[in-house]
Amino acid sequence: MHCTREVTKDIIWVGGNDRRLALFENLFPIPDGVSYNSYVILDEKTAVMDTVDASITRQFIENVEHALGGRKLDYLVINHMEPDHCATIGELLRIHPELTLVGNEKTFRLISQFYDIDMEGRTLAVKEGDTLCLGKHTLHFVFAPMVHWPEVMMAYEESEKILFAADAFGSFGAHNGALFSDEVADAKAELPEMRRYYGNIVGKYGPQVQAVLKKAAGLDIAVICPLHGLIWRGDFGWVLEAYDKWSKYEPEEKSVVVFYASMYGDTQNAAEILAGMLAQEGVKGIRVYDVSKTHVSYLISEVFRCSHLVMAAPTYNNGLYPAMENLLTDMAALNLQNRTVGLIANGSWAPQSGKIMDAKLSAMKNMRVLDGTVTLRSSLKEEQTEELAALCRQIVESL
Ligand SMILES: Cc1cc2nc3c(=O)[nH]c(=O)nc-3n(C[C@H](O)[C@H](O)[C@H](O)COP(=O)(O)O)c2cc1C
Repeated sequence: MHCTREVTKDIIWVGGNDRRLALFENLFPIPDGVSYNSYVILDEKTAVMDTVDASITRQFIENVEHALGGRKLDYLVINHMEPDHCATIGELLRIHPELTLVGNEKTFRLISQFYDIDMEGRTLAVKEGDTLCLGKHTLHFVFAPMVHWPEVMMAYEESEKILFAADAFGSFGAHNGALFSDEVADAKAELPEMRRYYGNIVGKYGPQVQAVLKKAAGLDIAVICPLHGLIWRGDFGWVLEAYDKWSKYEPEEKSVVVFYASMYGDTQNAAEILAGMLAQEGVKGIRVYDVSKTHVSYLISEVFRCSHLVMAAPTYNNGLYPAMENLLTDMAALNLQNRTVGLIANGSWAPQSGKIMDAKLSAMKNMRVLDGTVTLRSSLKEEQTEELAALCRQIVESL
């Protein structure tokens, strides 16, 4: 049975949800599942805007066929060639051999790399600024290279002011009945999962996101249709503002996130005491994480949120405790920058973790490591609490 929704009278959502998948990209936990959005445009010509992941092929095909109501399919517009959005191209072509694939040069190269599809005479290559007229609806192609793949483009439909935004403005999480941002009780409750999606998947490409935001600023957008998550309708200015901040690597909040690694609890103890001191000084929004326990994708999201970080870790085999090393490696890979960091190190015979964390952070752009790393020799002693208090003061003064 089909499960579709009208975005407008002529534009039908034909996507679906997957709540069984544990790890998105076999990497990121998705406790609330994930949605794959796809859209049919009905006009003198018909078009499907991207397809979906293989896991929901059956639902997708039923949805598309219902939306088309027996009409032939003229175009499949491929804004993004990642397999979670293009796995069903072959299936659509088998059912609608007459359809034309709309993409750019890079799109078609990727199709032939992933699949054995005979594209001879079945493609329409578009360039930046090209249009495709479907009747009353006209698609304007806006290229978004490396947001977050090289072939990515967006399509702006001028008559209904709809931006088909590829992976931009998307989120983890399956739909809970509500498809539109104005159908949920509090759309801003989506922010943490949007940030985790952005930070981990698109976060490395801040300058490219800035470039596309500048192009989008010139468009009159009433609705944003991303490939994952809610369709943005009504008051979504805050989504654009969040994207603007994240892509400039500006923190969302003047606040502190405390990351600690600990085997026997002593590094944790110092981190908890510092977090308490910060709260006592009036710092709001503090969150404390055990980096061994919380998946790194959530930690990355918190780095995007906070202006200040505390990183506390023991020395391990003359190196840095692996879970903290993993977080720092991910931060560097995602191009994270512009944060202020306080450090707590630990070691029972030759503490190295402070030096290593400092070096890794200093290799990133505009990371200010505060003086006065607190170095424990196994556990925090009464006489060292003043060092922690001094680190707390430095953090508060620089907030
Ligand atoms: C496998 C292993 C390797 C370690 N390597 C070092 C080391 O190279 N240098 C050092 O000073 N301490 C080393 N330590 C000791 C811990 O860093 C130290 O006991 C620390 O206080 C543990 O902090 P925690 O209580 O937060 O777990 C090592 C501990 C383990 C289990």
